[in-house]
Amino acid sequence: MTKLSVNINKLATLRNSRGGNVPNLTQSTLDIERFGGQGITVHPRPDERHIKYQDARDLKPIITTEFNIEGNPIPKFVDLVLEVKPAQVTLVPDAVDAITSNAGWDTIKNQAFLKDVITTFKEHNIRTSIFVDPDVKMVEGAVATGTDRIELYTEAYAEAYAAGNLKGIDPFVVAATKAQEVGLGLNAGHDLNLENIKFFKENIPDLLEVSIGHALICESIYLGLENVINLYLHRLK
Ligand SMILES: CC(=O)[C@@H](O)[C@H](O)COP(=O)(O)O
Ligand SMILES: NCC(=O)COP(=O)(O)O
Repeated sequence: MTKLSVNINKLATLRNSRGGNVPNLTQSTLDIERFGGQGITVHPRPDERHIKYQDARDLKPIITTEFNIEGNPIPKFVDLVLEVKPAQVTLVPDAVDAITSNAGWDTIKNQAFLKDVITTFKEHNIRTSIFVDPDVKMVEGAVATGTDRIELYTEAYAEAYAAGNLKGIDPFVVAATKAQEVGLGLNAGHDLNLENIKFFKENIPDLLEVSIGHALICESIYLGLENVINLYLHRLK
């Protein structure tokens, strides 16, 4: 089974654009879960322009599905995760000025650093995942960090699929097969949408979870949040 974790960063961005509390993230989170969402993902960035650190604190007590916090493990982020204790933390090597995530970890160059933070999170019973490009060497490097899972960075797949190039899935199949071989759990995310998710799911073995935000919220403007969540769940069966 592939779980759908809904990334609510975009709802926070909309709320922040006016100040105030509309849309109300607590209510949206409860609704997403009621509509069938199997997890909630937030990705606080150092400038908090999308989701805020305090949102993660506020949401923890009301989330009854799986809470996933993503981000670059700078000290402030590590402290937040240890305080909130989500089910899963996903480490993403974000540059401070990046509009959105735009690369996976170099798990070889950053091995010692990743191993260190992963050990800390695991000591607190928080499942770990690291965001990586679909590159066998990066998957192999991830094993040595002790992480439970990897999250494949799917932007390249999404771009290729949109251009009609179905071969764009190939590196993801190779990386997923390697993850399976070395015993890493597999998540995926970034720019997945209602168009490209089915082909991805059909071709990637043992896909445990996808986190989807930008497209899901955009699609909901036209189709409604409940309907969109159900369309994803159907495609992920
Ligand atoms: C890690 C990742 O793939 C991102 O897509 C991210 O979680 C989205 O965050 P923003 O909505 O802040 O761009
Ligand atoms: N980890 C990816 C994620 O949470 C959502 O990415 P996107 O769908 O907003 O591109």
